[in-house]
Amino acid sequence: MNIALIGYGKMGRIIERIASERGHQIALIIDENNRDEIGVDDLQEMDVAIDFSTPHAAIENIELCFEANLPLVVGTTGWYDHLEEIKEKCLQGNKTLLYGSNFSIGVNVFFHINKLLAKAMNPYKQYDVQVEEIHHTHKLDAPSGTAITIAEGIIDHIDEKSEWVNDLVGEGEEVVPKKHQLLIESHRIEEVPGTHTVLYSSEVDQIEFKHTAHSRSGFALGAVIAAEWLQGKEGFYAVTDMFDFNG
Ligand SMILES: NC(=O)C1=CN([C@@H]2O[C@H](COP(=O)(O)OP(=O)(O)OC[C@H]3O[C@@H](n4cnc5c(N)ncnc54)[C@H](O)[C@@H]3O)[C@@H](O)[C@H]2O)C=CC1
Ligand SMILES: O=C(O)C1=N[C@H](C(=O)O)C[C@H](O)C1
Repeated sequence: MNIALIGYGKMGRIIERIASERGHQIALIIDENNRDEIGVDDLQEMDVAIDFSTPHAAIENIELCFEANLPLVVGTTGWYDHLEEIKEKCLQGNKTLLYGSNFSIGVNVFFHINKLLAKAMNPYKQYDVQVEEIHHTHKLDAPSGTAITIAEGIIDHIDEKSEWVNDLVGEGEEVVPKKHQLLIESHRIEEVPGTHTVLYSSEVDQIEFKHTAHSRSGFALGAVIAAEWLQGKEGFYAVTDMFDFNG
């Protein structure tokens, strides 16, 4: 595939390596230094775009790819307030987009088990649930996109929780959640690639369900596999559509 890489930072550089190892060409690199010079014509020879840029830049990048009729994989997080509007544009215009808060296989298994665990815990009201995420200090968004996906999986199955609330520890006043609110506690520590934990706590015990990324390679490999999976497809997809854990 001819890949247009949008965002050439920590993730973009690893995706470049893994895509080349899998026999693809990085035919165009777009980042903040040349973004203003890139137009629809520059994307004509591409098979797919992969966007790992910034929460602020993602929407304009998606719209550029839609205009160029170029399928794209969006790994960037922090833009999900616009998800419904982008989904509608994608479907109405017969465009192709796959997005995901986390492309690693381990986290996608985690998303699946998280829902099963929430279903199992729902009758046991003596347990309160919270989500914790730890990331590097360069991260622009909080909570992480992965933590939001985890929280949504819990809210769908735990009757007592109807919305999530974020506490970025060390920033502003401590957030004390109301009973119907699911707390997502965010920590920013040096170079941590991404750690997510779900905790169910009662007076007598605690269940901890945790995923620790050792590096960014799992995210990058998943994004390249997603771009391969998207070839020949049309429509709006989530990364979870690539997995069948019931088969
Ligand atoms: N879905 C997943 O599996 C993962 C998602 N991410 C997300 O990916 C995004 C990028 O992460 P990193 O690579 O760590 O960030 P980074 O800060 O290292 O790189 C961001 C890149 O975006 C570029 N950029 C800035 N404005 C741009 C614009 N208007 N158009 C194109 N490029 C632009 C910058 O030049 C830079 O190269 C973040 O939102 C992060 O949360 C990160 C890891 C895994
Ligand atoms: O910014 C990061 O680094 C990561 N972002 C994604 C997120 O917001 O969930 C995925 C991963 O945890 C790393």
